[in-house]
Amino acid sequence: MNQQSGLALDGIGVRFGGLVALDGVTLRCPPGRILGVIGPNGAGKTTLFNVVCGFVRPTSGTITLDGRPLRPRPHRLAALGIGRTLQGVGLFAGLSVVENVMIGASHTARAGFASALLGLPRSDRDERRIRDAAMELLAELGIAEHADASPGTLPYALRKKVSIARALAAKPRLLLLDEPAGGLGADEISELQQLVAGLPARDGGETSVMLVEHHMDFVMSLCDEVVVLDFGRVIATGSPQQVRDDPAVAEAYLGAVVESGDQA
Ligand SMILES: Nc1ncnc2c1ncn2[C@@H]1O[C@H](COP(=O)(O)OP(=O)(O)OP(=O)(O)O)[C@@H](O)[C@H]1O
Repeated sequence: MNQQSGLALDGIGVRFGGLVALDGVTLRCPPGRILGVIGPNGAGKTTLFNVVCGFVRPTSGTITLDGRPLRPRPHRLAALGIGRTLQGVGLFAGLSVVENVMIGASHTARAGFASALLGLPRSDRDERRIRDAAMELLAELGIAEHADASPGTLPYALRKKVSIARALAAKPRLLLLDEPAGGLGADEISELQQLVAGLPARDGGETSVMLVEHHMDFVMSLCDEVVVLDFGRVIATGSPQQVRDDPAVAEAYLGAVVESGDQA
């Protein structure tokens, strides 16, 4: 594996007015690996996710993907090789499940494909190719039987799978998952665990996965490496076991518990 492969953040800083949300964050997310980003409330996890998605422009630092400078823009992520799922699911209510997944691959079609999906004249060949690929993904995730359903009629856990299928439809080099386990029950989480564990092996084992997640067991069982943020800084990086044993991490979380206890 090339030293520069995958996602690299170097010295990323983000300020919101006088508030330093991220301060010199450096991390690596190599191909074929799952990187977890954890930290107490307000640590900067969502801000970091938003930086990589292009929703937030860093005030300092650099981002590279496979050694090339990355200037993420939310509407160009798929073309840049980045797939993402958001907190919640964010599916289009007016489209069927399979159409939602097809939207994920629309950058590979001729211009205007997305609007074609919405009822305008379209390229039949493009649509067939993208629909077949979307159906394959739905089958792989075990939800093909829901292809024609409206997302709103499906249970939350299934909608989460649809949003992952949509992110995968772009065949991303880098997959960003924002709190995928949020709102799921124990059985659903263990099913999702199996699904996410298989993601880095996709497309020849070249997919990098970055996971921002509150659910500690989910992170610890899945991730090859974990980065811990606290007050916008990286306070620990290492294997799940190393991070679990790090006194600075325990202190950050304990402080957070005491603080929230004080507020209650
Ligand atoms: N758009 C914004 N404007 C001003 N401050 C912001 C903005 N977004 C985040 N912040 C602040 O930046 C800090 C980091 O917030 P962020 O949401 O990234 O943390 P987090 O680790 O994702 O927290 P949580 O676990 O509660 O979701 C917090 O102090 C937050 O209040």
